[in-house]
Amino acid sequence: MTAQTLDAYGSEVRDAVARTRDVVAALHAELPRWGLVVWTAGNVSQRVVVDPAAGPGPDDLLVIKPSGVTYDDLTAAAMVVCDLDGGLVDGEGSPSSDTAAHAYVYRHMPRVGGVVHTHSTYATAWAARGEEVPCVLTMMADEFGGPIPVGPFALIGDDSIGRGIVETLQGSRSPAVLMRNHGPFTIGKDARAAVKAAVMAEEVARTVHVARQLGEPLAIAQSDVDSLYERYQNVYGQA
Ligand SMILES: O=C(CO)[C@@H](O)[C@@H](O)COP(=O)(O)O
Repeated sequence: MTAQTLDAYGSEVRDAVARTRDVVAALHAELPRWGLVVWTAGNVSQRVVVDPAAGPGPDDLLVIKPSGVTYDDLTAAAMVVCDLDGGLVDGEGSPSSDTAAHAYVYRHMPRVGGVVHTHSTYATAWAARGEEVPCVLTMMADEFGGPIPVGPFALIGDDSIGRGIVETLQGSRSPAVLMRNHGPFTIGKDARAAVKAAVMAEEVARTVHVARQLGEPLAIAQSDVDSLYERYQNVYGQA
């Protein structure tokens, strides 16, 4: 499909794109703030639903950072807009080198509104070993509903990474996947939820690593994991 330009869309979509550029630019600043990336590594995207009445679909757009641009320069105006085939719709510069992976997730997981990729140290160390982070903390039960799974090794440049993310997360409650030898990708209802999942994935990867240095961490009974997950996902937070 040949990518349209933003001129092909109505004012409501163009306004939604402008708002999403502001959101995605601000959330990129959270990655270095939480120590999840160095230099230009990592990326954040958010879906733009072009027909809210119909809901999320294959004709949606995504907003993501331009490739290789340092975080200090990631302004709202610098964000690029792509269709879900990865075609550039609006913006200067080349879209993130992970755009194909983000786009694949949006095409195959309509409930996903945000995708994040980092190379955060502890989560990436677990990815280097191809080992899932076991669910031995109540914080893991809360946020991930179980272990953080490992996805397959996949080269960048086509749908391989995106396919590995989807195949791994379709059957999991986890919003995070450790792509083997690469690093974490996270999903959420929006980009902010995906950034939170990236922050929490790094936190629990670090804690479980430290626990492992002291001995074998103790598993949590599945019934307790389920109970904790249901509470946190449906009750926790401001009333
Ligand atoms: O991990 C990869 C590619 O998969 C890095 O290059 C990525 O973190 C940053 O690339 P971009 O600057 O988004 O193109």
